[in-house]
Amino acid sequence: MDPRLSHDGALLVLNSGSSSIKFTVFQVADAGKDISPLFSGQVTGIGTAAEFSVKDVSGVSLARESWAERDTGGVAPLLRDLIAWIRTRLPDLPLLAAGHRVVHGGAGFHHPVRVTNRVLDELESLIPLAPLHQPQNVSAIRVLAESFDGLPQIACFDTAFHHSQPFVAKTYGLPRQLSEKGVQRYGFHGLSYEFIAQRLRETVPEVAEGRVVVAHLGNGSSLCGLKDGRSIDTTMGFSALEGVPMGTRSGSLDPGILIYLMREMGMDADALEHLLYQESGLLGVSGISNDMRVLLESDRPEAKEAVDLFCYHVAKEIGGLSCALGGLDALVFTAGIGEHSAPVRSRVCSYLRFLGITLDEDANDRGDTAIAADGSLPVYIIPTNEEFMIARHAVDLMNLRNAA
Ligand SMILES: Nc1ncnc2c1ncn2[C@@H]1O[C@H](COP(=O)(O)OP(=O)(O)O)[C@@H](O)[C@H]1O
Ligand SMILES: CC(=O)OP(=O)(O)O
Ligand SMILES: [Mg+2]
Repeated sequence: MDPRLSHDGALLVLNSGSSSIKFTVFQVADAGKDISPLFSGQVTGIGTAAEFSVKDVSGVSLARESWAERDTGGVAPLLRDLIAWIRTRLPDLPLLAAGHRVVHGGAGFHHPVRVTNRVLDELESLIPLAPLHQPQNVSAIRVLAESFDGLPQIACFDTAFHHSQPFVAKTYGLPRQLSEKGVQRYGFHGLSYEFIAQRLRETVPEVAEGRVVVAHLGNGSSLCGLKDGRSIDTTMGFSALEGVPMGTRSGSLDPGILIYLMREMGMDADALEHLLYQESGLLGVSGISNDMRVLLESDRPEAKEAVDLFCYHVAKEIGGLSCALGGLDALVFTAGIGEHSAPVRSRVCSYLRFLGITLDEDANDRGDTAIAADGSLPVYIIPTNEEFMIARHAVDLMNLRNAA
């Protein structure tokens, strides 16, 4: 075993998405039992006008710069600059490992895995299944390997948490040969759901054992039905397109639309991919923005229609997942929109009275942790922390916890 594993050290976690790279540097102490964040940051707006910012644990800004001028050639040069910056700020501790969020683990990866050349090739082969995310995830691993020769890197998968789902949740109504070749529902945002399930277990164990729907509403949005902390069903499927309409992604469609667009409008696979991943969802319906904040502030009817469409579909999925769970004991909102948008939570919950949900609108406006009215099923706002979950997995995999 690597002799450094029994020592305190630093751990770098990278969460590279379609238009952002989030990162946290953790200090790992007490042979891995103690994982505490030192500083976190992000490069946002990649592809339009990248901006770099970092804060320490108490929220004090360590850096805030426009990286728009560097944002010319994809994510790899930005990753190099980011890693160079992090290198200068690493604490006086050995860098033990890096953990990555990798969006698609395909049919093969159900657990975090240490990255080898063979693993990297397999992750690359999954790019067609997650074209908005997987190239960035692979790029992050490659760039880090260039900068820190021999550094252990651990890939943690968004799909892995959903592996326990039953056949009926995982399977499309397609010929069996296709399912057997991997055309099945995988689900995403698994690291986020796993974090929420753990947080519920720590804070409200009696709820955590029950039937809970978690609404992870961000730029990418999905919902998950948890029973006793395990994923029973989720709204994203084979790719991160299925389910509710998102910032720029369509959500579920009648597949007949794709045949129509190909035959009658001459669209090929690349054109369809661009339409469904980049030009649809809140942006496509509103014609204004993919950002929920902008839409909520706009007084244009198209903005209101886009927000209404989003809330309607989120509520409908909560109904569907409650059916999959055989009832509902609690609802959780998380991620950018779920954590920060009181109007969206309020609109979604206005559809859910039949399930026994009524919000305390003052608590909702304040963004309290518990926002249900008296007599309602519990409704919580729980900030997600995919980076912490990745750190936990990376440390567990490196066997740091037991190395004492
Ligand atoms: N105060 C807010 N009100 C409404 N929406 C917000 C607010 N803050 C953030 N958001 C939304 O959250 C989104 C980002 O969520 P996040 O979970 O960070 O997304 P992702 O990880 O998918 O990039 C933004 O695009 C924005 O629409
Ligand atoms: C899978 C997915 O949609 O991820 P994100 O929310 O980071 O876009
Ligand atoms: Mg996200």
